Amino acid sequence: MPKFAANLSMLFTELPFLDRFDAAASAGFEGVEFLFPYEYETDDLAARLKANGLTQVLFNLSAGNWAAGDRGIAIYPNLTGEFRESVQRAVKYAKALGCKQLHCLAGTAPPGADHRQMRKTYIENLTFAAGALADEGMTLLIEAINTRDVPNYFLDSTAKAADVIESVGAPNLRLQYDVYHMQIMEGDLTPTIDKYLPLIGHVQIADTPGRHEPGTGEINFPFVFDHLDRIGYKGWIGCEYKPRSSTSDSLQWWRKLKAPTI
Ligand SMILES: O=C(O)C(=O)[C@H](O)CO
Ligand SMILES: [Mg+2]
Repeated sequence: MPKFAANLSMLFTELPFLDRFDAAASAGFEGVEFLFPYEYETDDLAARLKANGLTQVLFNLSAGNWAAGDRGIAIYPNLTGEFRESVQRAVKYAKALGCKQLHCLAGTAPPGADHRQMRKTYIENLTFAAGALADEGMTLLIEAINTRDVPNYFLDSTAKAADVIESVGAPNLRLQYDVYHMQIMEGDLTPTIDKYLPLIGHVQIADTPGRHEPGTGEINFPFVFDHLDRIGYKGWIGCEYKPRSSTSDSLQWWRKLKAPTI
């Protein structure tokens, strides 16, 4: 069975953020991920991880003004200084939390934007970030995101992500393959995973339509999970979905997977 991490930005939102660590551990998770740690003290986060024996699997570099709709700053030529600062801050948090993977969001490119210039900036920023993370034994991840939920997101296909990874050429830059986003944009999930397996550092899941738990939509998750085992995927799977009702109800698929007789 693959290793599953609870995404604390989406699961257990019935509770204050710091209490979600305890809830994830009580539900049987051994790893957690979330969007951003920056409004919390590293000591408070580290204490929750330690008290619950949890691994911090992943979080994101700052991505601009999230509430205002920003989804990354890595492609903007006028924000390279801010980008570099965000890398230093993320590495500081990751070291304190023992976190080995950081996701870098790209940003959105409105119609008429200079895509060529943005790609150049993106490559330069990723090269800088991958270098800074390599010094700490950490991996940088990039994720293709569906443009229905995030219109104009710069990185919107697995092939484009693979091309960017090749252009940067850093061994610690890898792909975050989000099954939800890629079912919307591409389908053909397991052959795509097979093709890009050597690049995949992290997987995330949600069903579609709705971005709810496995079993609520069109994706055959038992098949996908078995497939990941069969082909020897050793990374984590982040449960990045919005529970259709309560988090506890939404975890029925997970209880079944752990104890198939339930
Ligand atoms: O939205 C997602 O799928 C993510 O994984 C990011 O953390 C936020 O873009
Ligand atoms: Mg994702």
